[in-house]
Amino acid sequence: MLTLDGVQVNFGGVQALKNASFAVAEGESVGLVGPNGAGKTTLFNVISGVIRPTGGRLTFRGQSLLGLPDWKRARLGIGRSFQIPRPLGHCTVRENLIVAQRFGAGINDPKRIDEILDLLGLRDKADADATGALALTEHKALEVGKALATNPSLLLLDEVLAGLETNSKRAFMERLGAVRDRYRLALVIIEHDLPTIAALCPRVLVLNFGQIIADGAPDAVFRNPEVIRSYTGETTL
Ligand SMILES: Nc1ncnc2c1ncn2[C@@H]1O[C@H](COP(=O)(O)OP(=O)(O)OP(=O)(O)O)[C@@H](O)[C@H]1O
Repeated sequence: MLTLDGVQVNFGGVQALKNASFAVAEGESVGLVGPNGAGKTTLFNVISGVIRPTGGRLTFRGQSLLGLPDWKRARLGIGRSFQIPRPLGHCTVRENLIVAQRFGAGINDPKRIDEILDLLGLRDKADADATGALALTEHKALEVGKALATNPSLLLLDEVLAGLETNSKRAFMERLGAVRDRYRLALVIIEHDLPTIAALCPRVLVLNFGQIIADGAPDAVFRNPEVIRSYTGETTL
């Protein structure tokens, strides 16, 4: 579905991504982990069209993504959330979803918006102000909802569970699993909590200093000495 081949991103002297190559299959769930500054968000930015890579190739369902603006990528089926939720001000939760649907899918489908509100536990907040009246979990649910409203087949989630306490995190994770199954999504999720990743994703990619240093099943990846070293500086936990 999604293929990256030798993708590079340089910011001046900083190599944020070095020769990143991997593929994501239809319906696959992949956890993306790595220490702060490893290049995870940069990878999402390259895939979703926020920044241009300095080198390499990207394709989605066989079509090159290079040169395509973000909205065209959204129309192809690439949806994403942002690390810092930025709902439209002076708009309700429902209006935020409607705008995202128009932008990403080019349609107006109130039934799907209602379904997203239900799946994400936001039905009661549909008419609430999206900037003022929401709890942290609801802000995060709205961020996922905006990405879902674009009608994606590949969903990129950037730390949507960060900052939630354990019970909310578990409940949110279950909602994400239900959403993924309902829409048969491929999912790439950036997340620091390893048990969460392992519960949602049978495959994990690890980035360190812009390079993919491991790719495989969670158990094997989290025992990999290079991965442990990248997080702790030690070779054993
Ligand atoms: N717009 C930019 N201009 C210059 N340098 C940047 C820019 N965006 C990212 N970087 C640098 O690229 C590297 C990768 O950053 P990135 O945000 O992708 O890491 P990350 O793995 O998402 O980190 P975190 O877990 O802290 O969000 C870092 O060294 C960062 O400082």
